[in-house]
Amino acid sequence: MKISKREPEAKNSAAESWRDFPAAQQPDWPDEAELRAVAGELTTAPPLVFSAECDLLRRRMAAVARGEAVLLQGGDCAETFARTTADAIRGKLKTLLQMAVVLTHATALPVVKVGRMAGQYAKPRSSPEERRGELVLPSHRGDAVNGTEFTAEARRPDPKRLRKMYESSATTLNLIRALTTGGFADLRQVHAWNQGFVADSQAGERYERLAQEIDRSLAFMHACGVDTRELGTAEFFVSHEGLLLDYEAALTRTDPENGRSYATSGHLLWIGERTRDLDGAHIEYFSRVANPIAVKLGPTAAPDDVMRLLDRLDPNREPGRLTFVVRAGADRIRDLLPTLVEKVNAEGALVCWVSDPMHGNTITAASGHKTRRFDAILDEVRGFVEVHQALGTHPGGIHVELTGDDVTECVGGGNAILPEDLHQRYETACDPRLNHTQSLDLAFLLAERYREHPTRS
Ligand SMILES: O=C[C@H](O)[C@H](O)COP(=O)(O)O
Ligand SMILES: C=C(OP(=O)(O)O)C(=O)O
Ligand SMILES: [Mn+2]
Repeated sequence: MKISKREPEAKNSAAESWRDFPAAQQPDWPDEAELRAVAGELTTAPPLVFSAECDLLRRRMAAVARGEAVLLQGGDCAETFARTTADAIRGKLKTLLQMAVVLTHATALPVVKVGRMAGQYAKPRSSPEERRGELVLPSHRGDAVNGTEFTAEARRPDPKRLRKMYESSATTLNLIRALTTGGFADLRQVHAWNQGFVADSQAGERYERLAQEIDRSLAFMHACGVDTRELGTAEFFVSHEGLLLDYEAALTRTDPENGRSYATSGHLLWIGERTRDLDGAHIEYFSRVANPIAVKLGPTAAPDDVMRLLDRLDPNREPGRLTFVVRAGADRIRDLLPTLVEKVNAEGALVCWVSDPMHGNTITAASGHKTRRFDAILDEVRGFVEVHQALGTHPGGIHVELTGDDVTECVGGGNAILPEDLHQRYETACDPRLNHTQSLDLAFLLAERYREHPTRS
């Protein structure tokens, strides 16, 4: 994208029009002038992603909508500045690449790989405040806004953090681009992605067997004269919740070729369950940018509201533009999803349907830790696939919170983590994530579901 000298944005532009609408879940920035100054700096910063990459992802998502590809989207609930390290980034990437191999092998469909990475620094919260004893302070809203430490100083929203969010996103994206194009993501490295992870995990062993099978297939193709060097790079996109509209607006750019506005902070942005109000600022902003976008749908999403979201966000009915990420909870998904899918189908719209099996299944353990049961996560995914199978529609993929680290945040899985283990490595800055083994377990179990009910004949 060519960047020309910026004129002040018009009132009715994508970068400005949302200001006339109520914006939910925005920090109470104590110093408006400081916010304006940082946002001003960001309006002249280079874009993190390019419009052509966003268009490419929109085409990939169109394949998901048509049932010709599967989406794998995952990463931390909340990225942190402290964990913007090579190890942490590589660990998440390796985990996603491994999961993608498992899913590709099972479905024989391309897997569109999208990290919750390089921008996932802001969090909506159930409560604006947190109380500890007598002391009440603003809730932690992600590293983009304030610190986790429970002091008035740390919890004060600081606009300089938006600048740091941009820099950490750029650092992360730089490493992702290097790793995915520089040989690390080469399919001929399929064994290497398992290294550094828990050696004795059943999922790891199962993965190793699959990797051997892939090796043999590659050797066979090579022997037949196929140039397997083509498999040397992986296509990988980044995504985050488009929550902080001052930040997103500051990074909005117009493509001089096609005249459309793009959020250039990430390829795909989603609108959260708490900010999808039809009359709110988030829907206004996202209706005006051309990126592929997603909307979370929780158990209270009314079918009529979903249809209105479709009209606002995808008025041209462009496959790949809109993804509905359903996070109803394991006990609700089978009841709620059919009506939503049927209504959208009756409208003749082609959207991507994706399951987020995490956010409807959060519980508090006796120890006080926020956690999720692996079985509930799996059950929601199963319900999601069953509903689509019954309706003859495509279960487009999954959106999960995970890390490559060996954390103990969700209970269950192959190497069963017990509620009493949670304290051992509970490191999330917000919601509990699947660890590496649990992530692979989920990929294998989802692969089985897809194999039982192939989408394409
Ligand atoms: O990630 C999602 C939300 O930000 C998170 O679930 C909110 O958590 P809270 O209920 O602790 O505020
Ligand atoms: C905030 C999140 O989810 P939801 O909006 O679905 O609650 C999230 O994905 O971290
Ligand atoms: Mn979360």
